[in-house]
Amino acid sequence: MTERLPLMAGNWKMNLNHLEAIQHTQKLAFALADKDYEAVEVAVLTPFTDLRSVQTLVDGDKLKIKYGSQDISAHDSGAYTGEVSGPMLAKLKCTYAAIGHSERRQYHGENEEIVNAKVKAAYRSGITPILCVGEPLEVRKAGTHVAHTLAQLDGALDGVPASDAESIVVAYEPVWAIGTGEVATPEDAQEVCAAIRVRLAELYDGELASKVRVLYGGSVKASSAAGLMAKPDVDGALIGGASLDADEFVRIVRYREQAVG
Ligand SMILES: O=C[C@H](O)COP(=O)(O)O
Repeated sequence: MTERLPLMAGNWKMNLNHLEAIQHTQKLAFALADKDYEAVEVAVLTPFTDLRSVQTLVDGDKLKIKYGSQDISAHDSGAYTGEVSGPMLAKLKCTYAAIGHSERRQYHGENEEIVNAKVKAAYRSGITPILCVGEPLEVRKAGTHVAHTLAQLDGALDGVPASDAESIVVAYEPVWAIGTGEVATPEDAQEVCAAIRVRLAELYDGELASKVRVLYGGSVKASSAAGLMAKPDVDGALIGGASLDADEFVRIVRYREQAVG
């Protein structure tokens, strides 16, 4: 079986201005040690306005924290007012871009075509997508959450070659768990994360599927991280609110030290 390095990615959402971002990143850097980065990849997904500050800090102090954006334009340049392109993010040495977060789908009308175009745009610029998928509450209640999530995955990967898809990160984020305090059970997370891996094997092949990291996101805290990470197909977490508390985020990175609750 392929060893997958767990990824703990903090999605700051629309929080922390560039000065606060510097303080927060310095706090993380101070708290995290080499052994943490050997066990877990640590990333922060910041507002666009923070990226240059975070890059300067990471470059200057040779930090091992990875960083990226929360969105990316489907276009590489041109008359697209307000958008930020893959080449611009690549110039800032972003490793990741979150794509298709449910808040983008809900508030900005992002559909499968747009998400698919953004995934392709990220790869054109050498940026790894953190592709967010997951069902709203009514779909969960109807019991069609797996099919719903896999349809999102299919749409996002349409026409994406294996040579790109092998590096993708998929984040399963049930909408009903985001920002609600209602974390999915480890069993619920495992069910969908495993189904995502099976679908990746169908779309590509088993070797590719065994390499891809599938994260869980939705109200993750230090108290729930170890239980989620104990599941075989959960390879990390996409952490919103708890990533704004540096101490809590570090405890999540060190989930192995927490009780499985
Ligand atoms: O991207 C992160 C998710 O939306 C989860 O956010 P949350 O941890 O605040 O529930």
